[in-house]
Amino acid sequence: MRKLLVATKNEGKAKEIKQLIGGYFNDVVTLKDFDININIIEDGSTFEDNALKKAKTIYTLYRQPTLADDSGLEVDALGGKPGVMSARYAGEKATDEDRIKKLLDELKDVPEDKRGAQFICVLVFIDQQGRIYQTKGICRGKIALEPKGKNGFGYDPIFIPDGFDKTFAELDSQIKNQISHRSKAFENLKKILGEIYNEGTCD
Ligand SMILES: O=P(O)(O)OP(=O)(O)OP(=O)(O)OC[C@H]1O[C@@H](n2cnc3c(O)ncnc32)[C@H](O)[C@@H]1O
Ligand SMILES: [Mg+2]
Repeated sequence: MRKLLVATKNEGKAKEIKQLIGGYFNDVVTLKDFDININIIEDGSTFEDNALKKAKTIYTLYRQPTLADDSGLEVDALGGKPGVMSARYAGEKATDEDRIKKLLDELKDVPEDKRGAQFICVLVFIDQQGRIYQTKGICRGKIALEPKGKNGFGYDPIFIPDGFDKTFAELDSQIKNQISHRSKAFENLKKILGEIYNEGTCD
């Protein structure tokens, strides 16, 4: 029995993590699943700092293998904003819709060819012994003129990945999972897990 604690409260993210992690763990539980009410303040200046803080906080409490994901959207025309502030971009209580609206408002005068952006995902994994591993994935694309689609979560309705003419929210989740920032970070993490667990999966 190998269990992984995932230090996230974001259900959309948790669903993708469960799809992407592969067979290394036979029990993958998130903060929502085991209903712990902990508020980790993400006050780091980088995705790496925040992912490390989330993973360390949960590992310190439970001493079990723990994974954290800190991610966000960097928009070229906004000098990389919202970046590490992606979750709090429109205030603490804002919804995904509020954040999307704010971003589209800020980009209203920016033409299509200047709407380049990238999603970033940093994963921090802490193994049973407390060793820390970190991987990163980037997905380039552009910000749509208006929200489209119902799949995914967060900023997906306004992000068109390079090579496609649909938003992540219009594309099938299987396609997002092949090309996303998160899937790239997981490709590297799975190489590390393969070494730690000697290629042994729990399937
Ligand atoms: O910290 P946890 O509890 O994991 O959940 P969170 O929603 O606060 O997540 P982050 O701190 O990593 O903030 C990331 C923000 O970027 C958004 N985001 C991250 N990955 C995304 C993706 O694949 N598609 C769309 N939006 C994404 C997400 O909805 C948040 O608003
Ligand atoms: Mg967060």
